[in-house]
Amino acid sequence: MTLSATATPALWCYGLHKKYGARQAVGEVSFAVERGEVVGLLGPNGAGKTSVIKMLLGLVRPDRGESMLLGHRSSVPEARARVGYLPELFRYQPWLTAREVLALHVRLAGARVTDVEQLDCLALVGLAERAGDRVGGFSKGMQQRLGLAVALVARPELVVLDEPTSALDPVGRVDVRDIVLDLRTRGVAVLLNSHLIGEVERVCDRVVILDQGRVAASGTLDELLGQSELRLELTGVTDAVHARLARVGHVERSGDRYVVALGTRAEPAATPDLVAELVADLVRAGARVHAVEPARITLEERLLGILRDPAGADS
Ligand SMILES: Nc1ncnc2c1ncn2[C@@H]1O[C@H](COP(=O)(O)OP(=O)(O)OP(=O)(O)O)[C@@H](O)[C@H]1O
Repeated sequence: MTLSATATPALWCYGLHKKYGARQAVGEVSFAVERGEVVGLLGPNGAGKTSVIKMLLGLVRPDRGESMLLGHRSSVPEARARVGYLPELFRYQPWLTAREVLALHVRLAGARVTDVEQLDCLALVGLAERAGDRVGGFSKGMQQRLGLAVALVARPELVVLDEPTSALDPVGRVDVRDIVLDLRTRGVAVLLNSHLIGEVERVCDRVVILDQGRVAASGTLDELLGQSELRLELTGVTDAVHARLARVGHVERSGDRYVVALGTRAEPAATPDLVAELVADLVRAGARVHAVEPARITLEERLLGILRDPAGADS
């Protein structure tokens, strides 16, 4: 089945299920990646991320559910030719040079990519100097860089990266971040599975969190991290001061330091007014305000909160 290319998401799946023997690896997973969007797939080990990716790409047959790539069913070769994929476990032909590996993948994708463009792609992943060397002599990180070049070389409309920085040094991770941001600028959709949550937080528009084969939460970073808090340092805290803090949200105290949760849907724009009014009221109620710092939880804190208390996932 083929739908109009631009009307369809880059990637779409509905109700994916997969069992391996008696083990339910994936149950009821549905989500989409829109054109030009960067979506992070997060979750603990064994959550089903790689299984979902393989079903999306037509590499593993789901027991139930449907998925579409660029307006085609995932099993259709034309769809996969427009998708770049860096697998979690990568191994390239050790007897070929980096250039030959790229040329092979360009042929497999049926794309027209000049030699110069292929070399540019190797330069983009930091392998310009090693283009003529055999892959058998590459370090693991260099092989992962080559895998990234393979995923990018045939000008894909969708790029699926399964743990793209697992073997990379810190400079390599920054390179991948820049490459993903550049893909977004060029309107290429990206699905990024990574355990490096800071990396996901920096580059992703939206996040899908899997836990035990199900979508535990999903949403934009603003939706997921809307839970802001105020960190205050106070002395002279009377019952009236405490009551005023508690009117804002749940209060936690450690010595003179107070943390007040602002709620899961706190509007960031409303925070300055809220802070000014609160500080005025606290001072009127007799407190001395030594410090006030509005803060937002990190994606890592939110992820851990969702995984420890699935009932708290409200997105
Ligand atoms: N080929 C397979 N045969 C049997 N079980 C499998 C197979 N592939 C995955 N599984 C099981 O499916 C579940 C999900 O595995 P999957 O690799 O999808 O998780 P993941 O979220 O990608 O994990 P990680 O973060 O550790 O890479 C696990 O319990 C795993 O043991």
